[in-house]
Amino acid sequence: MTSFKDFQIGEDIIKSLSNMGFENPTPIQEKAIPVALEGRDMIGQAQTGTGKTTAFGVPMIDKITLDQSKVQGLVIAPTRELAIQVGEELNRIGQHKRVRTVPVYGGQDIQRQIKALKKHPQIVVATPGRLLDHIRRRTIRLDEIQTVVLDEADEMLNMGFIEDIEAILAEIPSEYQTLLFSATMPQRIQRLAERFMDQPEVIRIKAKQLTVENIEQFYLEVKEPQKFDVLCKLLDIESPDLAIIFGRTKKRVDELTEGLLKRGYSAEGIHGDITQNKRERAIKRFKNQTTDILVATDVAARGLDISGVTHVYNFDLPQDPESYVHRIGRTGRAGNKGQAVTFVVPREFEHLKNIEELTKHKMTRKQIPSYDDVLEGIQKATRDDLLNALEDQDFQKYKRVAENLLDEYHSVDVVAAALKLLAKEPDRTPVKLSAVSPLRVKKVRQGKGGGNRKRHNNRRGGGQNRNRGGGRRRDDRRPNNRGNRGNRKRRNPNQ
Ligand SMILES: Nc1ncnc2c1ncn2[C@@H]1O[C@H](COP(=O)(O)OP(=O)(O)OP(=O)(O)O)[C@@H](O)[C@H]1O
Ligand SMILES: [Mg+2]
Repeated sequence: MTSFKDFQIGEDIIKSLSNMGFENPTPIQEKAIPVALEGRDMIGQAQTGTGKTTAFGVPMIDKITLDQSKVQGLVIAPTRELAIQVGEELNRIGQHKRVRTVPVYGGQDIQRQIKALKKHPQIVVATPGRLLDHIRRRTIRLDEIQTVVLDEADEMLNMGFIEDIEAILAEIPSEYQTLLFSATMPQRIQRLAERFMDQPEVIRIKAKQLTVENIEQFYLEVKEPQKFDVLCKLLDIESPDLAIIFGRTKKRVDELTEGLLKRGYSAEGIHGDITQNKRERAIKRFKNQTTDILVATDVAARGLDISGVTHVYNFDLPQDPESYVHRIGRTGRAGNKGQAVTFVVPREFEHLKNIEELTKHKMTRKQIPSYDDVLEGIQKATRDDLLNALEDQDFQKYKRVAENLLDEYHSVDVVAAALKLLAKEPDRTPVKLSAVSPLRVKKVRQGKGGGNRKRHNNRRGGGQNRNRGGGRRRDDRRPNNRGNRGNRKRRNPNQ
């Protein structure tokens, strides 16, 4: 097995990796790092949760020269939370070399970012809109950039960020290396990406299926009005450590979160209309397990690495099959096990088929649980809680009462009564969500170019089409000096 020591990289980076608990490179790291170290442009594709961040982080940080006061590495990511997370990981990898990374993203006080940028970080991780904002304000200079990484490249290009990306790349005068990473890379997007790369090496970690093997994948046929009750039953049966529930729209996420809270679950929602402070707080609470359930639009589908996520529920099917891969990839990361359950209403089966074709994996059908199944699940969870308490041995002061009880009552009765008290019986508070119509199949999907291809006259992106707009932006408000053409294919304006 290869070790990080086998790469031609600085000792200080190896030391940081070892501090992070990374002893051996993952397959994508093993293949991508040497190619990236050669300075070549590269497209890297590997399953979710297999360490792509470090695969681009290591070569990028290795290249940094510390006596330079300008930004040398730039990572562009589609969402704010991802920018924050990648920034944190790069700071960890760069810790011993003393390479500093600063995240800049929409929704955060720009003055604070300007201050941070003035302190000369060597790497910036940004969402496209906010980065353009800094470029226009001249609060960031890109003239010494050596490496550009597009994390979740297909998403950004697919979402219509292509022109933003081009405009950004057009600001870089120097020769630089471009690295693209994602777990999915549809052909048409790859062709689009190659236009602004220089004969990229494509590194793909081959696997039988696109999704990670250690995620158990189920689907459940359910009528729209039943969805919420079925979800609660599943949650009661499984009692997930941490679960992410994906809804199709912002309104849906709000209603779902409210419904779950009404029934006593610990849930929080995130989507594009929630203030950035709240978004960050919600993620933090979910990460430290204060909240058990994160309800989200696809804003949380890509790249987020939260350990302990055991379950992903697709309450609504995602619009694109690729999105399914990323959503369920929030569990089963770094070799851990996970479970994904996808709800499908009868008219959506074609979508399910499309997903299975893309992932090359058949989901297992799950039946709607009965009330008895729920009771059994709850009893099992209660028993597990009790066993944990037994193992903890932290009940000495109850022993005398227990002995007294056992003098008077039958032991089985005492334990059964205690279990009943401990059990979280299903909450039946009525919850009604607004109905959502079934997902319709998009006829144009596989069409040539998919309807959102743009012309690129220049390998590095000429940025000719600067006056644009009209599309949804996931991370930032669109600067208002742009036109509103509004004809770009966008995934879901309600996200
Ligand atoms: N060499 C390694 N050894 C052990 N753990 C690792 C290694 N590299 C990365 N990890 C861990 O694996 C997890 C997933 O990494 P990362 O977020 O980079 O995955 P990814 O491939 O970018 O996934 P996604 O496609 O969802 O963005 C992280 O928690 C990271 O700390
Ligand atoms: Mg990633």
